[in-house]
Amino acid sequence: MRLVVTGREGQVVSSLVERARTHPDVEVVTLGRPELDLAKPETIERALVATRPDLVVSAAAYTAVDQAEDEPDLAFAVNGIGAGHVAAAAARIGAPVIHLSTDYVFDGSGEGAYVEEDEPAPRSVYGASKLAGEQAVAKANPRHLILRTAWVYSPFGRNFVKTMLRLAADRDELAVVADQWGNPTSALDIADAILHVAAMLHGNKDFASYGVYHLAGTGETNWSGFARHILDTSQAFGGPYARVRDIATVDYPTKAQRPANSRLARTKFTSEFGWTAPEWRESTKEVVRRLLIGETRQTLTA
Ligand SMILES: NC(=O)C1=CN([C@@H]2O[C@H](COP(=O)(O)OP(=O)(O)OC[C@H]3O[C@@H](n4cnc5c(N)ncnc54)[C@H](OP(=O)(O)O)[C@@H]3O)[C@@H](O)[C@H]2O)C=CC1
Ligand SMILES: Cc1cn([C@H]2C[C@H](O)[C@@H](COP(=O)(O)OP(=O)(O)O[C@H]3O[C@@H](C)C(=O)[C@@H](O)[C@H]3O)O2)c(=O)[nH]c1=O
Ligand SMILES: [Mg+2]
Repeated sequence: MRLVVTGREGQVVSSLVERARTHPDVEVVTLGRPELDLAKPETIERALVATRPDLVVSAAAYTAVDQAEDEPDLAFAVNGIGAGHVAAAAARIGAPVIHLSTDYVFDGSGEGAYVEEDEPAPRSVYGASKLAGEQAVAKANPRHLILRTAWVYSPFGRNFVKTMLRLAADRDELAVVADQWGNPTSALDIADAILHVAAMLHGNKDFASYGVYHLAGTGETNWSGFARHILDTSQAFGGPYARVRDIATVDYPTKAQRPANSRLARTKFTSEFGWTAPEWRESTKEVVRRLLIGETRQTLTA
């Protein structure tokens, strides 16, 4: 099966490339700029057709949450219109699309974990542009799986785990918000989940489980709890350490508003596909370990 993934160096695309190495029947082709530029609709169909995918994974996105507040047109072009063109091209090729979306489509005012049927109401440009993408994908290709995930980290790209390790190298104490709750999710686990679902989808004309799913790490925490676990783990491995001080969102002003509670209920994905992500602490430990060993150490300072 040939899986074509949008993006080149992103966390999910890099994780898929790595994880597919243990699946001899799966070939992962990465497709990004300049051949496929989500901000340039005219590049999308041509680039995708040329790679002859059995399945398209739409993992590329404009992910700079604060910067998006200043560049709404670009964020919507990439995450909304661009994502729609990817799904439309897949439909014309006859391929299903697995599209990634975000917990930031919710406003965070809810009490428990969000289920797929809950009404999205994004508070940020990034969240609104990703919601526009969900709608465009669903309209363009009936054979879609929209996987909303959250708080993604990995040995690759930019993420909160790397930020905490980098800051801890220079400081004794980090102030981190303790009133935003969610589910840290390893991109390596997302890759495993995608490969699991891809195997169920491939060549299965009767596949009837298209739609929206929440896919995130098991368990929940706030950013401060996440930071504390990252730094305790780092200390145990002999890496950088800093104390973590709980602060409130009002004490850490950012351009974009983030949801206070964006916990995702993962039961639909588990019951439909028989796959559950590992506990977030376990997956975080593995990524911290990898970041601290030689192979990727230099990326902490990049
Ligand atoms: N990061 C997170 O915390 C979360 C992410 N998500 C969603 O999951 C998906 C994957 O995220 P993640 O892997 O973290 O993303 P990254 O920020 O790590 O990577 C973004 C990817 O998008 C590519 N890209 C950006 N702009 C364009 C463009 N105009 N044309 C083509 N490619 C482009 C980048 O290309 P290049 O490789 O060339 O730089 C990169 O490969 C996204 O849809 C994101 O919205 C959902 C929830 C949380
Ligand atoms: C670096 C830092 C951040 N924070 C806060 C700011 C923010 O509320 C929270 C997380 O900060 P970040 O900017 O790293 O995370 P953010 O960019 O908001 O992460 C989001 O990215 C997009 C792409 C998604 O889809 C979301 O699921 C989510 O992962 O932590 C602190 O309190 N102290 C700090 O030192
Ligand atoms: Mg950020």
